[in-house]
Amino acid sequence: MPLYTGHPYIFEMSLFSSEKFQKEEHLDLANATVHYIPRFLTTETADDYFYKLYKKTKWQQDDIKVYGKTYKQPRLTALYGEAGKSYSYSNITMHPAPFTPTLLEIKRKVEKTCHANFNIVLLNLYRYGSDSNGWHSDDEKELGPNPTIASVSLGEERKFQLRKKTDKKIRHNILLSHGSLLVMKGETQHFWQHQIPKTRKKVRPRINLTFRKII
Ligand SMILES: O=C(O)CCC(=O)C(=O)O
Ligand SMILES: [Fe+2]
Repeated sequence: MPLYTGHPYIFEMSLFSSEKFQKEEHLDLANATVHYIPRFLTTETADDYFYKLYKKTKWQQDDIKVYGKTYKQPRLTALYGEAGKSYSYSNITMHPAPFTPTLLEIKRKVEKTCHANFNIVLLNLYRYGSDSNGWHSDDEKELGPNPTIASVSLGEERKFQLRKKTDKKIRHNILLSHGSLLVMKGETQHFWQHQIPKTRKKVRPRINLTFRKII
């Protein structure tokens, strides 16, 4: 990964700052509780976390099995958290590395805002537009029946889509901006799926952190 290893402060500006104004919103969706906070982190703090996590994270690319066929996952991932909390999805079982000081700092900020506690964080690195995360719900048994999932976005803005399981035409899109926080809770995972679609646009990398609690 030769690009993005330097810090942008030599230009005294962020590579990822957005021109668009987004407001904090509580999405009005049936059977879902979703809240979006666009400027959860300042641009400077988000830049700093992006560069630290991009360089220091133990990124891995797993194989996933879909209908019996094996594919490379179209993004890199990493799991950090409390010892003994393993996490399984799409036939992958991940064992967490211990939280780093940077991840603990972000976790504390997220917990304060969400009034919830988390014991693992799954990181995703979308290296380019063809990296993606297909339709799914975060409904693994170990998260309990109504999990709170807190998702921090750093780097390139990517489209996050929600669709209703019973009527897949009912959809909602949000652009997840640099330094934003999206919180899904209550019965959201029972009734809705979400994804990060591929894009043909030439985009820079995006890091996503989803804080979860393994019960
Ligand atoms: O990258 C994102 O914003 C979503 C990640 C996600 O849905 C997941 O890891 O379960
Ligand atoms: Fe998810």
